Amino acid sequence: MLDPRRSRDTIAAIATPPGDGGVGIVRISGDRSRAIAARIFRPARASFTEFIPYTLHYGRIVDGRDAVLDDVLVACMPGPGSYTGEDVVEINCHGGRAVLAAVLEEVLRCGARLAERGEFTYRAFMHGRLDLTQAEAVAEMIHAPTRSAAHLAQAKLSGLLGQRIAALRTRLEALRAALAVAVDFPDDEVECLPPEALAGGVAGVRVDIMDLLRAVDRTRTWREGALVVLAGRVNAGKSSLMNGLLGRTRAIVTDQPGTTRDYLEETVTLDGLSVRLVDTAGMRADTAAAPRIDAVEAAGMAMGRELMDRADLVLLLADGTAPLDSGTLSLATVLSPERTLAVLTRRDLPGFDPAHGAPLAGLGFELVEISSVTGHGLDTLCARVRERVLAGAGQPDPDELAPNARQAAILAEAAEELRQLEADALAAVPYDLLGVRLETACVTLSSITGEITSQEVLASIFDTFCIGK
Ligand SMILES: Nc1nc2c(c(=O)[nH]1)N(C=O)[C@@H](CNc1ccc(C(=O)N[C@@H](CCC(=O)O)C(=O)O)cc1)CN2
Ligand SMILES: Nc1nc2c(ncn2[C@@H]2O[C@H](COP(=O)(O)OP(=O)(O)OP(=O)(O)O)[C@@H](O)[C@H]2O)c(=O)[nH]1
Ligand SMILES: [Mg+2]
Repeated sequence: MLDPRRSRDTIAAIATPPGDGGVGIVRISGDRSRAIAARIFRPARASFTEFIPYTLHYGRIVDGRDAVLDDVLVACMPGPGSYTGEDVVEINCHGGRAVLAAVLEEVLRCGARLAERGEFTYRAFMHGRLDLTQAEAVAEMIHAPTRSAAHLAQAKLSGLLGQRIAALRTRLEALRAALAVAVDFPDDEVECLPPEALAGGVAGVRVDIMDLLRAVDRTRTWREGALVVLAGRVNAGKSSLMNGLLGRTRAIVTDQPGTTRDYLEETVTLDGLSVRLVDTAGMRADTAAAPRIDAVEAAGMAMGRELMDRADLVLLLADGTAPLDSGTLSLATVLSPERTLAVLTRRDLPGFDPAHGAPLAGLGFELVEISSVTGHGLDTLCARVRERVLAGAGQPDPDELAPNARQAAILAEAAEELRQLEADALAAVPYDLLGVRLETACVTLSSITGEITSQEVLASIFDTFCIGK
C-alpha cells in the first residue's frame, strides 16, 4: 500500500525488466538521491565536480570498501522538473540481474528505501506532474501489446483525456454558477437560466460523455487484444493449427486422440492486432469403445468449455476427411455462429471433402478450409479471424481517446446523474436540488483525473504497476 506518510523517503528500484539486458537502470528519487549517488559514484573525469542535469556522466559504482561493482553512466534530473517532481538519479548499469542487485543494494545501504509498485509514478501524480489519467496511461503504455494499443495509450499519456474531462467539468461548472445566481435571485429566475436551457446544456455534456463511452467498445479489441479459442473433437487438428499459426512447434501433436490435456496459450499479432490463441483439450464422450477419460482429461475439457464461453471467437475444428461426427455437431449446437468460425482440417489429404462441412454451414457457421501440413488456407483463416474479432471496428483514429474500465464506469455514473438532472429540470424540480445533482456530477467527473480521489482508489491503481515504475 502506498503510504503518504512515507512520501518523504528517498526511494530506489531497478527500473528495467528482470533478465539479461544490454543496459539496466537503477532509479533513485527523493531529496537524498544526489547525496547517495555522490557516495557510491566515482567519476572517470578529474574535471567532474557535480552532476550536470540531464547529462550522462561516466564512471564506476563502488561499494563501502571501494570495490568496483560496475562501470556505469549516471544521469541526474533535479526536481521539480523531473519525472517524479523530485531529485532523480538514474544509474545506467550493465543489464545483468546480479550487477543490478548489487548496485541497488549499495543505494539502499546508503539510505534509500526500496520503492513500492508504481511509487515513482505515484509521486509524479502527487507532485502534479501527471494527472490520474496520465498515470494510468503509463501502465497502459507499458502493457500495450501492439502499436495501435501504444498509440491509444500515448494520446492519454500526453494528457488529452484529462483535458477533455476538465473541459466537460468547466461546462458543468458554468451551469452551476448560473444556477447559483438563479437560486440567489429567484425573482429573476426565468431570465437567469430557464429550465430548458439548463437541460439543454446538461444534455450537451452528456452527449459528449456518451461519445467517449462509445470509444471504449470501439477500441477494446485494439487495446486488449482478442481471445481466440481452438475447440473441437479430439484429433480434429487443433494443436497442429496452433503450431501452424505460431510458426513453431509449441503444442504436442500426435495421432492419439486426447493428446492435449491442458490448455496452452500464446499471443500472436495479426497485422497489428494482438490475439491470445488458446489450444484446448479435445472433446470426446466416454463410450464403452473409447478409453476411459481420466480426471486430468475431464478437467482439461471443462477448462476448454470455460474458455469457449469467454472467447471473442471460437475456432471450431472438424476433420475434413470424414463425415461430421455427432460430437462436433453437438458442440456446434451450443456455440453461436456469431462468435464461431468453423475450420475444416486436413485439406491436403485425398479424402478431404468440403461437403463434410455442410451440416455446419447449414447451422449458419462460416467455414474455412485449411491444411496445417501444407499451410493452405492459413492466410485466409488469419484474415477472417482478424475481421471477425474486429467486427468492423477499424484502426482507431490517431486522436481517439479511449477511457479505461475505471474511467468508463465513472463516466457512465456521471452520464446517469446528468440524465436524471435533465428530467428533473424539465419537471420543475427546485433549483437548489438541481444544483446538488450538478455538483455530484462535477465531483464524479473530477475523480477521473484524480483531483478528488480516495486513498483506496489510488492504491488500487498504482498497485497494478511494476516495481520501478
Ligand atoms: N531513463 C529514463 N527513460 C524514460 C523515463 C525515465 O524516467 N527515465 N520515463 C519515465 O518513466 C519516460 C519518459 N518520461 C519522462 C518525463 C519527463 C521527464 C522530465 O525530466 N521532464 C522535464 C524535462 C526538462 C528538460 O527537458 O530539460 C520537464 O518536463 O520539465 C523525464 C522523463 C520514458 N523513458
Ligand atoms: N495431413 C494432415 N494431418 C493433420 C492435419 N492437422 C492435423 N493432422 C494430424 O492429425 C493428428 C491429430 O492432430 P492434433 O493437432 O494433435 O489434433 P488435436 O485436435 O490437437 O487433438 P487432441 O489434442 O487429441 O484433442 C496428428 O497426427 C496430426 O499430424 C492436417 O491439416 N493435415
Ligand atoms: Mg491437441
